[in-house]
Amino acid sequence: MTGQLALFPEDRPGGLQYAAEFISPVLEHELIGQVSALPLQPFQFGAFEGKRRVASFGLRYDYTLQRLRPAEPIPRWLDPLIEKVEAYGGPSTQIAQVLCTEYEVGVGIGWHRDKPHFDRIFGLSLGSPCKFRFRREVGEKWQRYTLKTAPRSLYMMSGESRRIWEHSIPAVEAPRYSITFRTMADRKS
Ligand SMILES: O=C(O)CCC(=O)C(=O)O
Ligand SMILES: [Fe+2]
Repeated sequence: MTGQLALFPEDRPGGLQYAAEFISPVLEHELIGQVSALPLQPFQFGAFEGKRRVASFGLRYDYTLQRLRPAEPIPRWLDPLIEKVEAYGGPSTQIAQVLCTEYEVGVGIGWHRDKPHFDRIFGLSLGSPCKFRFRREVGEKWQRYTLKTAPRSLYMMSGESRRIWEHSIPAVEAPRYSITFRTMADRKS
């Protein structure tokens, strides 16, 4: 890198992909209906509760036990969508976990990286746009990037965007739903 200007280019984090209009408006409407009909629960991490409401399928991370636990099986209405996400991810993409989330107006998600048990993360946005923010520490500064995720779009986090960068969503201005699809990391033992 040469000179100050090259320090923090507004470059997209490595391994981050985005597909606009991944699904049709008709399917979006149907999925919002399905997700909002789920018995969504406030997100639990240890003794704390997040304001977003979620339902996990396949597996869920237990913040008290600090490990993955089996969850309800993935509902059949998600099958065609999972197939489409797996096709987008390419050969050997196998979705093992699905998280359905509802953000009411004023609700977001704080800075975090997803649990290392998972590998790639795919996120379908429904209902309203959001600013999907990324940051990583470079020396004493934060390098930042914002992905504007439109409703019906899919993002994929892999590589650096997944392992090095943190992500967060500021309080949404209109109700937003998301369906997050995760593959498993390879077992080390
Ligand atoms: O709602 C989203 O698109 C992302 C949610 C998220 O980052 C998470 O549940 O780990
Ligand atoms: Fe996340």
